[in-house]
Amino acid sequence: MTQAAVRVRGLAKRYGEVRAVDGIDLDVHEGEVFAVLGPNGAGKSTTVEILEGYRSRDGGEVSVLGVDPGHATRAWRDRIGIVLQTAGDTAELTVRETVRHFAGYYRDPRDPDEVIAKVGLVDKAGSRLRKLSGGQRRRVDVALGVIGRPELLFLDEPTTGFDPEARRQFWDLIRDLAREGTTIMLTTHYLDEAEALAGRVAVISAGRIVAEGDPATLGGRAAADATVSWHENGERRRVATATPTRTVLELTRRFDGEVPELTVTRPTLEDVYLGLIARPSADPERTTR
Ligand SMILES: Nc1ncnc2c1ncn2[C@@H]1O[C@H](COP(=O)(O)OP(=O)(O)OP(=O)(O)O)[C@@H](O)[C@H]1O
Repeated sequence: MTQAAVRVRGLAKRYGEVRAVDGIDLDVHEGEVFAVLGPNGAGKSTTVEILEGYRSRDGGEVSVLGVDPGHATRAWRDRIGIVLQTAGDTAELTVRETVRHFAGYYRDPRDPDEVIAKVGLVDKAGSRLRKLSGGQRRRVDVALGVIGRPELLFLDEPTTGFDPEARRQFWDLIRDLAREGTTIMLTTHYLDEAEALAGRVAVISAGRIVAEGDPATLGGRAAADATVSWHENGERRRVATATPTRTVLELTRRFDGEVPELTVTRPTLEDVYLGLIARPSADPERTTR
């Protein structure tokens, strides 16, 4: 993990008075799964669309697979896969026809039937897109994103609308792609998804990165106090402690065995995330004067 697939320095984008992206630096290494988290309107899509070459920027340096996306070429586009939030308008084509059709755009596509199997749509390969459920349509989007054998795959909120089983299957698919060496950058609102898939995450709030790192340790999470909780005298008792093992040992001794309804928890990624993005909703610094 030495080479940067994506390198961003001082990225800025304004829409009129709104600073949608306000000086972002980030590196995504080759072969890693990198998640971008942030509340609605934080600037995630704007950032990712600039990296994809679909939006211009006002400032900063951007390199994606060694190329400035502001000067995208066809050859560069072939190396990138994009899974957008909504599918294209091929509603009357079947899943197989759609995937085959898109395969035709690339020099060295994956086998369409293999891709259909990978996204779990073998049973629906002959169905027209308009007859698919929302989650099944999303899987078609993913199939189209990976059909060109991309080196770098952008996924924008990939599992919105998936049922829990479909999400797990999708996660397996992403892990497979990562194992094969695909670099993956995804935006998501699901903290468990970021934790399950990403080696590193960046939290964007109001156009800036407010934290970045391993989801297990983000925001000092791993070093934070644990909460030991148990049931005693008809009520739930809780203790925040840096030494939960000692607390549990003391409780075990006191109860002379099993401690009723014992739990030991640390702050979840969601707890840390909500703390990071908590700031006044009207941020006067964000708009230009
Ligand atoms: N085309 C546009 N014209 C004007 N303002 C825009 C445009 N696109 C985005 N914005 C504004 O820029 C800010 C960032 O939007 P962006 O879509 O990047 O956020 P996001 O983090 O992707 O949000 P979400 O989670 O809701 O998808 C918001 O305040 C939004 O209203």
